[in-house]
Amino acid sequence: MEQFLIDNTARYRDLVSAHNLKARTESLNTTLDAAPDNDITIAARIRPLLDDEVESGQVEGVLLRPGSGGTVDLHEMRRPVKPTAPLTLSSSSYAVDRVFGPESTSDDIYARLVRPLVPWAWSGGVSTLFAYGQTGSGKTFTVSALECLIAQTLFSSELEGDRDVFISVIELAGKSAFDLLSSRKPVSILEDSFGSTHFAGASDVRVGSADALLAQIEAAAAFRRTEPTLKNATSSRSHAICKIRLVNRALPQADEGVLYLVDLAGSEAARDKAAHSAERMKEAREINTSLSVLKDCIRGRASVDITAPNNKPGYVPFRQSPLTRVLKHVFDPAAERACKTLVVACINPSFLDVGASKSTLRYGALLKGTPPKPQVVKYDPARPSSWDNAQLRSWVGKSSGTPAVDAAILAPTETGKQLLSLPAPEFITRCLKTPGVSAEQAHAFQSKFWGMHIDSARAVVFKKSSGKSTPTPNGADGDVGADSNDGVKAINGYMDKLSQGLCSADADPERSSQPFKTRLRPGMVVSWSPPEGLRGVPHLPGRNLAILLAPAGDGEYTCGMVAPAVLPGAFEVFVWQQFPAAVDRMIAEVILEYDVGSRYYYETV
Ligand SMILES: Nc1ncnc2c1ncn2[C@@H]1O[C@H](COP(=O)(O)OP(=O)(O)OP(=O)(O)O)[C@@H](O)[C@H]1O
Repeated sequence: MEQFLIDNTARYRDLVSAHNLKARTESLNTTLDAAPDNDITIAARIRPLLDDEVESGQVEGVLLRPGSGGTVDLHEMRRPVKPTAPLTLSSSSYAVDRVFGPESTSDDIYARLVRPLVPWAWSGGVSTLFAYGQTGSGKTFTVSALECLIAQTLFSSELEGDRDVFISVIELAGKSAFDLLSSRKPVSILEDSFGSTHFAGASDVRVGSADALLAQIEAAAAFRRTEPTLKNATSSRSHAICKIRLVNRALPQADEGVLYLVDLAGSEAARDKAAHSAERMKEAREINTSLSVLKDCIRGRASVDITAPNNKPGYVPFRQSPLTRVLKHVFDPAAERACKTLVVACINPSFLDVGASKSTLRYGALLKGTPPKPQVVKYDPARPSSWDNAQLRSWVGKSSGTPAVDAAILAPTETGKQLLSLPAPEFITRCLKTPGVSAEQAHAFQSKFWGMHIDSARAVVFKKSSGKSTPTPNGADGDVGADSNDGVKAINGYMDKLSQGLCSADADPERSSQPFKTRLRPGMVVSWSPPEGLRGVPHLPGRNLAILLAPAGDGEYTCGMVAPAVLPGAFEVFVWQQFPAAVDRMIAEVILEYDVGSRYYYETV
């Protein structure tokens, strides 16, 4: 077919010119210029034909419709069944928010669409830029250029105030994640009790200038896995995710801003994979699997019925791949943090690749649907994560027992959500600073606070799923008691069905017959025997659990703490409380399963 197209280039060009003439005279299906305050903006970038493509006789088959700004026309030549029949053109078009043609520069894209993402993250929002498309379509070219421009803006005088800037860069390949700022050390993708995703065990490097930020990005690029494909001699065979955190030191209660810059691995058409080795085929399969979960999430998000009563949630399967777990905030209809996202669909213009370009644009157009608005977090006296500092302090004063815990010591600046994120020992230590408060009172108060959080999280899930009224959670000032009413039983039944979430078991069940020490991996939970009295190493009465985060050399793993939670049989994972654990001291694997309702982990067999 390729040779047939190249042999008929002149005819193809004539047919495309005739189509363009017709399109120009018809009323154009123009699209609105992307408004800077769109939550999701979909752009397409059509790169120029490369020299070798021109030399091999390829011509452009994917074109920005003249005068439209946001419509792309794609033309495929049909080979007639009867040899004497004339050649015909099959044309299709897709509309996105804005299309950048081959003559546009990365500066144009930055000025029009990327610039608003930076102040958004600077002021505490979540901004995401991701580029997707076929291998060799210009994703790395585009993301790298935009990263340079973003770095310059972050350290320019354009943005008011000071922020501490931290960067992590990870690579996702199959089900594994690697730290590109630390020689590809394995890392884990974990979700905290608020549903936010963390790169556990990844370097988080503070940078003080645009040059330092770019030096980290360049260092990370050197560790990224590349292989030649038919379309690109240095194709990225993994997804690269650069996370820039912006911390406002002057306003500690403010959410930190986050910028995600994502360069996805390119998809390959079946015919381009024909000569691959078994290993390359496996890698291509893994890339295609994660991209297809991404597509399912895009579809799921597009199907969320925001007009339905009770805001019926759509099914967005973001737990099915590490990539979509990281990008969860982009698709999650229940997201509470406002996010701005720019998706750049990268397009190879060659008439030989129209099929792949069509598929890229189809998914871009799908994402363009009206996005569900983030849920506005309104004050709810039964929901601690909705409280500001004044509301939290007032509750602490009324509900912490006698003597009342000094709220100014417990939560000098924190919001309810921030206090919930505080490790339990720190919470207790702060309570004990109030004269007369006993350890028992401090523990009971911490349990009460967490109990309210869990009750409110269950109630929110129940309300969203059933559309029924919420069973009364434990009152703001009431005792935290056992769940006993029918409504709560109904929630529990519902939660059982829903608990298809995360599990620490190895994805490959065959491996479970091997001794556990031969298959240690990040994300595995183990029971272990901590050495007595070593600083920084937790030692709980009874059984001690740890989650493996990354190998630390010398027969040790960097681990995160796993501690019993306030509910019986439940565990919490504190990935930020890290310590080294010797493999020799590990006793057995423990399989924990995540429960979406309580947001705790439970042991399973
Ligand atoms: N807008 C552009 N202008 C000029 N050259 C470009 C442009 N976009 C991409 N290229 C060139 O095209 C080639 C492929 O680009 P790039 O490596 O960015 O593709 P990719 O989509 O990241 O591929 P893969 O998925 O295989 O990693 C490179 O040689 C790059 O320099």
